[in-house]
Amino acid sequence: MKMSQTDIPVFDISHPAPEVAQQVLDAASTHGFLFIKNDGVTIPPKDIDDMFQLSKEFFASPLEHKQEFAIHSEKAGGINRGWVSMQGESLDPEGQETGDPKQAFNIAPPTPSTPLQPLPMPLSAHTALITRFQTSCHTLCTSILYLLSTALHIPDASYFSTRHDSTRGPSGTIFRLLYYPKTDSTASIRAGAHSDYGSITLLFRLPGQAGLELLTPAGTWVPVPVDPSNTSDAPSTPPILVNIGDLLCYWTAGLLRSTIHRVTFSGGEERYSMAYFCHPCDDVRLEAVPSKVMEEFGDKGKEKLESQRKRLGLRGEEDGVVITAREHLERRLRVTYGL
Ligand SMILES: O=C(O)CCC(=O)C(=O)O
Ligand SMILES: [Fe+2]
Repeated sequence: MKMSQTDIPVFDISHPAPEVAQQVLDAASTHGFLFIKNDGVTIPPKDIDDMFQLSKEFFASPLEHKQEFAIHSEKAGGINRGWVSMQGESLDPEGQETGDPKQAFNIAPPTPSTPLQPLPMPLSAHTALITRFQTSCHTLCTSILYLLSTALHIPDASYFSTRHDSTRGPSGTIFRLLYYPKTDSTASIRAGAHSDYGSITLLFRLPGQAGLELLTPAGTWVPVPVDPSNTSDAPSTPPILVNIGDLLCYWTAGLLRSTIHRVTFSGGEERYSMAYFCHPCDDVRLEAVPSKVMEEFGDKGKEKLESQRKRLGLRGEEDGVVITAREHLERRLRVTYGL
């Protein structure tokens, strides 16, 4: 039985007021998911369309061609970059016997010291579009991080955004193209239940290609609509879905919620999506966030973090030891890929 759709709020952050920042924080700490109205400028709808088109062309290329850029390989430019084959990744190793029936391609952002990773055709012919898209996504993430800092009453409202400033050095940030081919298999789980690794994720989906579900605190799966406005004059550009990842949940001592989600649909047409996983710079120390709100929250998130750690198969940290963003990511990648 399908549950009713979630009540994920949609925010217009083009003229951010303190109330908006507070509402964004509330959504991030209750649902862990929120929508941001696409203002048509920050991430131009044409770039979204063009990126989807490019992604389709890439995934339609021959397997051997994609295989050359296999994830983590030297040719792909290093760890967590490149092509993930069908069943090549299991987001829910405990709950699934085989890997996810999907393909992906991970692209790291270029930094001043590291050029864009080597890309296969046709991606390599469109590096300007890809880097522009990554930059636009990062700009939106920066605005959201700014709102969260504001609502947390961190004296420096750019506390989170400066720590995600990609010009300061490498990070775990990854732009991921996803392709769920049509399969004859009866299995309906296309991306296993998981929470994202980083700070915040932007997710782009195509109208008519539902399938994303989130797990509510009551333990039920509910669909996340591609476009939450049910009106017939729905905007042609759906709002952008944002969700909180494990790193930001950990960094905020469980105040911000990283919600478990999955992709499920049986048979049907192929499906495409794109995700921008925003991470802090590698050397950022995930130390106590200097915020009155955090102080008041205290250790109320302790249980949530403990169960998250168990679910992820992570060993407990020693109390009081501050880890870096890179160490946080490496723990997750070790569990996912056995690196
Ligand atoms: O394809 C989707 O809609 C979601 C994918 C996802 O959750 C992920 O890659 O982390
Ligand atoms: Fe995800």
